[in-house]
Parts: sequence; structure tokens; C-alpha cells
Amino acid sequence: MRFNWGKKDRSEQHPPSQLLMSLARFFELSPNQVAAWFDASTNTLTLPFACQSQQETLSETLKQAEVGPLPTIQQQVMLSGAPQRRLRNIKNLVAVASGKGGVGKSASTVNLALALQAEGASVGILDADIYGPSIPTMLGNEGQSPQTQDDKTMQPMESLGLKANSIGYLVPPDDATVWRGPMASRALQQLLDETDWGELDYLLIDMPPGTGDIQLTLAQQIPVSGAVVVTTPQNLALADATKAIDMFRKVDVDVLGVLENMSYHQCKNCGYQEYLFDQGGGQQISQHFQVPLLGQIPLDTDIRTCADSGQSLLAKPSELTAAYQSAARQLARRLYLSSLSQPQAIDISVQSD
Ligand SMILES: Nc1ncnc2c1ncn2[C@@H]1O[C@H](COP(=O)(O)OP(=O)(O)OP(=O)(O)O)[C@@H](O)[C@H]1O
Repeated sequence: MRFNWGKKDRSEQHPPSQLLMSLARFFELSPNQVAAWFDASTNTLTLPFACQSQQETLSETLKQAEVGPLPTIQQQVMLSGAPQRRLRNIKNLVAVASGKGGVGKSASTVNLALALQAEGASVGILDADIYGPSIPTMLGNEGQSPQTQDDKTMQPMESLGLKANSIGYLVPPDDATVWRGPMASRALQQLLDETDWGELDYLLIDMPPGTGDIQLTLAQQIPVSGAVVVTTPQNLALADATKAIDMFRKVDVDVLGVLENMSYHQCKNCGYQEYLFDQGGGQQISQHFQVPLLGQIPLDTDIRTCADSGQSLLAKPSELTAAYQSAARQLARRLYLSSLSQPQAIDISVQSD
């Protein structure tokens, strides 16, 4: 089974309209947007973005809709970006950014990466937060260094099922903090290009906080397919998140969504929800810029303890796990939609070899 990224011979496929309608309704897309997922000759449905946890429900929905013989459902994440872009073995590069520091951008990057993985994708993290690399701590492999097999490329570090590279694995923390803009950008470029990432469905890039020159240069240099902006709900943070969205728009990077972090704290004893950093900011910004609100993540001890001790928050089911997985699925779907509107994505079709 392989994807064909060119124009499709429609005579090869005539998916039953009932199937297409149900599929489109399920993913809140149009029948045209899902038509190419179905291969009538093998009765196979290939989902082009990470959403594995939905397959059972989808199957049940199709059954109830009496679409005929149930198709085999599989997942193959689609490649996005310009047709000639470098790093084509990485299907999607996504920047995770914040207008200001300390909003939980790195913790969100790791948990979104783990959530995409839980949705059946192969995922890596590039820690571009050169002045405060926290990914090694969050993946529990601080103090280790990547190996090389050919003296040219680095093998990425592997932890919790994720591939990763970070300046934090390569130089002592104090060395990187004195780097100036161009040197930092060069180091990151090297980190991206000279890591042997292998095949990845998604590479999440933990950007340095802020919206200065280095962030702007990075957003332009790295062939990102889109960006996620992490914010806390209060006004002060929103002003910075606004700057981050403006920055990405200026360099034509699609903002795939806003993730509101530390939205509230829920008392473990009585269930009372307290909105420590105000309420509704994420919603406000998502409405203002017409970008999806991917989720509202509470302030929760489990998030901090997992992030600070290199354990996976997603290892066991919980409300938090569900919130991150829902955010990850929305992100993956948005990325797919965004790549459909790019020039190379004329059509996709599925053909059996
Ligand atoms: N929702 C949350 N609940 C509890 N703790 C959190 C949450 N989000 C992040 N944290 C914790 O807050 C601290 C700061 O988070 P993190 O390092 O992800 O922020 P950041 O925005 O990446 O910071 P910087 O801009 O300095 O890189 C970490 O100890 C992290 O574990």
C-alpha cells in the first residue's frame, strides 16, 4: 500500500457515498477532503494523520451507518510542506512556541509528543530552547550524549519511545547561555540537519521563549509545517502569545492552534476548580485569531512530577492523558488540513502495489 501524491485517477475509486458522508462527519471534514482515504479495490481506509485511538469508535460509527462491508482501517501520516523541502524523512515539523518564558512550553512539547505517539505516530523532539534546554531533564536522560556512527551525523537520544536532540546533551548549560543570535541559530540548524532522525511522522521543535530575532530566524530557517502557541490564561501572557502568533504569520507559518496551560487547579479532595491565572484567555485569543483552542490543561502536580523526573505522564490513562491526546489529534488534523491547502498537496490517493 502506498500513497500517491499526484493527481488521482478517479476512475480507479468509487467510494460509496454513505461511507464518505459518515467518515467526513466523524472527522468534521468535507466528503472531498476524505475521498482519497478510501481504496475501493482493497476496501481499505488509510487515515492520513495521528488518530489511532479513534479507530474503534470510527469502525463502530461506520457499522451503525450501514456503509456496507466494513473497510480495514490503517494509519499513514501524510507529508506536509513545500515539495522540495529538505528533511523529507520527517513528515511534519511543528514549532511549539510561547511569547514568554515559564508558561510550560517544554512540558507541553513533551506531553504533546507522547500524546501523538499514543495516537500511533513516530515522534521526535528538537530542543531549540538553547538558553534553557529542559528536554534532557524531562526525558530523564540528562548528562548523556548522542553517539555517532559515521563521524558526520549524531544518533538521536531515545527515551520514552521518543527520539530527541538538544544542545543540553552537547554542551554544559553555562556555555550555551553566552551564545549570541547567529551562533545559536547555527547551532540549532546543525542540530536539526546533522541528527540522523530516521523516519518520523512528527518532529516537535521546542522553541526558545519570546518573539525576538532568534525566534524569527528559526521560524524562517526551519521548514516548519505549522506552529502551536502555548499560553497561560491571564492578560499579561496573552499579550505575548499575540506577539508569537503575529510573528509566525509574518513569516507565513500556519498557527495550528493555541494550547492553554495552567488553566485552573482542581482540588484533589473536593474537586473545586480554582482559576489561579484568570479564566477564558485561551478562548479569547483563539476566537480573535480564528485558530483552534487545542486544549485547556490544568495546573497539576502529576504534570510537574513527571516532567521533572523524566517519566511519561501518558503512561496510564487519566483525564490529563485524555486532554493531551485530544489536543494532539486536533493538532494532527489541523496540520493535515493545512497541508491540503499547500500547492504540492493537489490530491492524495491510495494505491495497492
Ligand atoms: N500544567 C502544569 N501543571 C504543573 N506544572 C507544570 C505545568 N506545566 C508546566 N509545569 C511545570 O512548570 C515548570 C516550567 O515549565 P516548562 O519548563 O515547561 O516551561 P517553559 O515555558 O518551557 O519555560 P522556559 O520558557 O523557561 O523554557 C516545570 O517544572 C514544569 O514541570
